[in-house]
Amino acid sequence: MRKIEHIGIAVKDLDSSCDLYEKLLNTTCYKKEEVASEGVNTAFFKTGGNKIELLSATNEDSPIAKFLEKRGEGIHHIAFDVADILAEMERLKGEGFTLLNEQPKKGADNKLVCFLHPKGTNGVLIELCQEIKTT
Ligand SMILES: CC[C@@H](C(=O)O)C(=O)SCCNC(=O)CCNC(=O)[C@H](O)C(C)(C)COP(=O)(O)OP(=O)(O)OC[C@H]1O[C@@H](n2cnc3c(N)ncnc32)[C@H](O)[C@@H]1OP(=O)(O)O
Ligand SMILES: [Co+2]
Repeated sequence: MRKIEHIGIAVKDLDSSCDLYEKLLNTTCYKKEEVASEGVNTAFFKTGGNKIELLSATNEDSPIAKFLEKRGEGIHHIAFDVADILAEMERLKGEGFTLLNEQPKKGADNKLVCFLHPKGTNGVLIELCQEIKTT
């Protein structure tokens, strides 16, 4: 785990939340991307070397729709940057953590991702992110 890659925040309405975060951070959203496989629309901000990911649901089965229904808007996950996601998944499995996907999957912003179940990490959903290198 090298550093926090981003903090994911679940929101009901992406456009109005984007406006709000633009004012809050005094910067513009640098990317919006739909990740259909996760049922989410995302918007990204960079501030002081940190990255914020806003997430809204695109369908009622989306993890974000369920989270909003149960817990309301707020911090949904913390993502860590890793150099080798397969090695890190293997290490964490060996340590007894519950991986939510057995293979890395394509995330937003050019990343391969894997999630750890929040029940095994003090109630916080953890995401591992490895940048996809393009040569
Ligand atoms: C855009 C792609 C990617 C990126 O590139 O950055 C993303 O960030 S995608 C983000 C959205 N995708 C995911 O969250 C995938 C991983 N999540 C899951 O697989 C599921 O959401 C879950 C964590 C396994 C929960 O699913 P499920 O069991 O079906 O939902 P429940 O609503 O029944 O919740 C069970 C239990 O877990 C608690 N919970 C749910 N989500 C979270 C959370 N984000 N943080 C902490 N706790 C969470 C939920 O409250 C329930 O608890 P109890 O009520 O106490 O049982
Ligand atoms: Co994320």
